Amino acid sequence: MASPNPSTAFPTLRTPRGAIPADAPRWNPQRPGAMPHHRYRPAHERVALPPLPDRTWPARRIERAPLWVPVDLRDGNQALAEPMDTARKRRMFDLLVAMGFKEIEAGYPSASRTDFDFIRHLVDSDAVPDDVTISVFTPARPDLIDRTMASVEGLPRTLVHLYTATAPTWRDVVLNRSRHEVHELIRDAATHLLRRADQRPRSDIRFEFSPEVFNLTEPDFVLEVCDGLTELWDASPDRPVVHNLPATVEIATPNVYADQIEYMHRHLARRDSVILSVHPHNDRGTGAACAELAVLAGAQRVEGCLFGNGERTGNVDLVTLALNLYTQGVNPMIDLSDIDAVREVVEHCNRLPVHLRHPYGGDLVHTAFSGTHQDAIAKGMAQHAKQAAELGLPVEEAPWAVPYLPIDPRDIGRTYEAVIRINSQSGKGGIAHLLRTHHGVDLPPAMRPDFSRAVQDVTDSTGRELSPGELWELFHATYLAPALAGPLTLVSWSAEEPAPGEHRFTSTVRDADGREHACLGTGDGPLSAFADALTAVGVTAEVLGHTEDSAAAYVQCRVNGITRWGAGSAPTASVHALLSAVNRALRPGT
Ligand SMILES: CC(=O)SCCNC(=O)CCNC(=O)[C@H](O)C(C)(C)COP(=O)(O)OP(=O)(O)OC[C@H]1O[C@@H](n2cnc3c(N)ncnc32)[C@H](O)[C@@H]1OP(=O)(O)O
Ligand SMILES: CC(C)C(=O)C(=O)O
Repeated sequence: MASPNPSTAFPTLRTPRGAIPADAPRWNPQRPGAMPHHRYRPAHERVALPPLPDRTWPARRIERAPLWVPVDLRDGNQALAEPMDTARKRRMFDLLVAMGFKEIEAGYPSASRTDFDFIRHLVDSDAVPDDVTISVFTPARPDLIDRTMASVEGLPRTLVHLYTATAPTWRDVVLNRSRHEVHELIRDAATHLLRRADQRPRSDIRFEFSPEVFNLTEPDFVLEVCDGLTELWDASPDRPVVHNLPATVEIATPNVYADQIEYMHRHLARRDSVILSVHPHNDRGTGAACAELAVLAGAQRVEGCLFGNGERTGNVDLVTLALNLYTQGVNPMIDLSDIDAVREVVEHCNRLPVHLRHPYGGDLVHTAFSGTHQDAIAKGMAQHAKQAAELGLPVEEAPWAVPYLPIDPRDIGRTYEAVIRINSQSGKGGIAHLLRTHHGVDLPPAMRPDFSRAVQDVTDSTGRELSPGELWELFHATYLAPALAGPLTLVSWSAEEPAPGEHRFTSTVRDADGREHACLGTGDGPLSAFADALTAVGVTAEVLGHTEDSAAAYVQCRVNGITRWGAGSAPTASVHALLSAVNRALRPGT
């Protein structure tokens, strides 16, 4: 078949058609595209990267949770088309407290009356628990600092978060100040803030500073500014300053950010008086990786938002980070045992949906549609239950090692309902799992391929998913209903065992023409006796297999040379299962 002409099929795409690079290996026929990639410069040309040949972060492990600081009420809020009103903010705040966060950036009080009023609301309604510190965000402008300080009047503990852009492009374009002038601006504002704090001797006021777009700022300038503030604010181990080094806009691979953080970790002055904090965004989709590598590199505190709301592609997602730690066996120090309840509040407050495939919290993230995954999960779950029993542990306490499920959905308040879903990509393992878990029907392994074919016929022809209810209907129609649907109908029957191991089956069978036949058979079991009885209506039936569970009986039978499965449910399970197999074999086209 001739290959389609891509430029006609997708006229707006500039399908790559430059010459294959001379040094490309034969297995890689990719061609250069026409998009103007030359307009962009790599990170190492945009910022002086710190020299760190002896970096230590790659060999480290994260063994405890950093201090998590949710910034949903500030950075998250400022990115919403419709910022949260007081009621929504309060709902978010209460959620954050209930989850166990101990430091919460509650707003940007100088930004708007709503923001200011919300901080006042927290103070006036005594909503801040004793062990929670409120952080408020302010630019380095005296008027705005004053407004910020007015908002927290009466709060016993506050972290005032001062920020200014320090990166060259921001200095030149936004602030229109030299490096020296920016430093002066920051020093002046920090001094102003210190004075205002000193006027509140009864409040515990600590300071945080963020050199905005840290990851694009010269490392020596960051050190100059941060060390200056550590000194100015007279930080001590008892009253540490927070230096928060944001990847305001991601610009490089996460290892570059890790190097930048480790460099600061090693070079910041009075390190024991500094809490090294990070604040990754997700422009390159690597916010979580940046945060994790930064913690390996020495960061002690991470700012982010629940489910990754925030400017542009979002702030780093604290849910993902916490559960990533959890699945390494590290206590995340915040509660995500009902992830859907958390998500519901976040979606309500942000008026933004969490994506179906969002790590841990999306609707589809514990679901397998594909056959081999389902097979592995079903086997893994069975093995998990077995192992728990062997260890004498409840299943929810036994070590978790189920293929394709990095976390036990139950640990975060999910059920197993959605783990396996059936469509045309599904296989016998998953189908059997659903019948077992939803309907107590434990299909014998030899029968599974047969039902899987029936399922595939439906899913292929409809292109649709089959719900557990529809799967049951199909099972019923395929294996249970034929016992009652002819061509043969069992009008009456009885089975007896006149001598041990000798069975007799006495029945009246109606054929497709409505004629009734007295059918009598003998055998070494009731089923073989029934099969024998069917010779009276011209049927040669041989039982090849027979199993039962509490829900049904399953019989495989060769009928006039055709092999079929049937199933029957109590109280006449086996007899109906055999009759079902016989009727299926006798039906034209089945
Ligand atoms: C990376 C971040 O997330 S930073 C936080 C961003 N968040 C927000 O902007 C949300 C809230 N902000 C606001 O509502 C408004 O910006 C306000 C109320 C704070 C200030 O509003 P306005 O006074 O109208 O000024 P505007 O927002 O246009 O501010 C820009 C001015 O502040 C200066 N500026 C910007 N950031 C800072 C800073 N961190 N420190 C000092 N000055 C700053 C700019 O250079 C500019 O100065 P210019 O007017 O001399 O050119
Ligand atoms: C911490 C502040 C300045 C911030 O929101 C950012 O840089 O993204």
